[in-house]
Amino acid sequence: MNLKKFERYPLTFGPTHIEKLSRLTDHLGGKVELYAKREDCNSGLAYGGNKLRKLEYIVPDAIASNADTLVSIGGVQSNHTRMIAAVAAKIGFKCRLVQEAWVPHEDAVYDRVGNIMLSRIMGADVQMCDEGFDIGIRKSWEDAIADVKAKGGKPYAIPAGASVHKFGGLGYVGFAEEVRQQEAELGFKFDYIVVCTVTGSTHAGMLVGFAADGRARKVIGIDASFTPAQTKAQVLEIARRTADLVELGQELVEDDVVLIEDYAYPAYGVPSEETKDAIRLSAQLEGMITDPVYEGKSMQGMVDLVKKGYFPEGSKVLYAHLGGAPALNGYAYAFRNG
Ligand SMILES: Cc1ncc(COP(=O)(O)O)c(CNC2(C(=O)O)CC2)c1O
Repeated sequence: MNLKKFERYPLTFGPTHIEKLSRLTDHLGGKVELYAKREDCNSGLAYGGNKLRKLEYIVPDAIASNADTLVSIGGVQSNHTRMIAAVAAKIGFKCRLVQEAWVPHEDAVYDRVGNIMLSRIMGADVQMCDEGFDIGIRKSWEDAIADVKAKGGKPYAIPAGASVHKFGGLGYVGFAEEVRQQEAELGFKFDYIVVCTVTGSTHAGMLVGFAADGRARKVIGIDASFTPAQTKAQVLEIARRTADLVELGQELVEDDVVLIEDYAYPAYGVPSEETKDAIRLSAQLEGMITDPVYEGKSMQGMVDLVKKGYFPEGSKVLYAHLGGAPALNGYAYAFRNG
């Protein structure tokens, strides 16, 4: 597998910390050891998160393309578009963001706080759009690209989550290589990696990276899209393309994509009571903040899977914390009583 042939533009502090979640492990009976890899603390760029690891392999192409404007898309409280705004600021590009109405929300300030407030503060041209949730290519995004061009700009197009971008999976191949280096220092290997899956290139990159040592199916994706069939197909498509890019030398099949669909309810971006309980549990036992759209659901999934005995006794499980906390500001109503 060869990742080194691809140029990487540093946007993160370096290897992200792996910590033992001792109190959560004990709370759940102590038979499965839980750890977290803190991708949420990976950079000084606008509170960090998983997209920056992906963008490290996309920015060189953007710069080489002689573009001057990053154009991307997400929901109103998208972490991805917030990180696009931060990267544009850092590399001296303009930024055009399409923010679609992906989430039915309760908070009157939902479209003025958290991620979208940060994107506006960072100078992005934020365009609100009434279209609903879909992880695929959107006309609103294509129209924004054309509009930037029509106004004399040179757009560089980055799809939702930077996932179906040609280099979208490379960052998380690097994540797997980084984990292997850390495992050598820790003196053990993780039996499972738990990750939140929506647009799919985080999971896909990990799948390719861990396929190199036979652990593709140990990457346990917790769906948060609520469109699992579309998400699973997109993970496989990204994984196959990424495997070709890095010369993995293995044929990936649908069964290599382990995607658990039980925790995305009641809808994308809407936390269930169980999700809110998982957010409180992680916060109160570990001081680790997860969000109602993504990591709260993967935390809910990991906790429930431990309780159900999904992980054999003695397993070491690595929870990938991919970020997302700024969106909590749009969910104050959900936590009005703590
Ligand atoms: C904090 C957090 N955790 C997990 C994910 C899922 O990652 P993938 O999209 O690569 O599957 C996101 C994505 N967020 C999207 C966004 O617009 O923010 C791409 C959907 C995320 O932000």
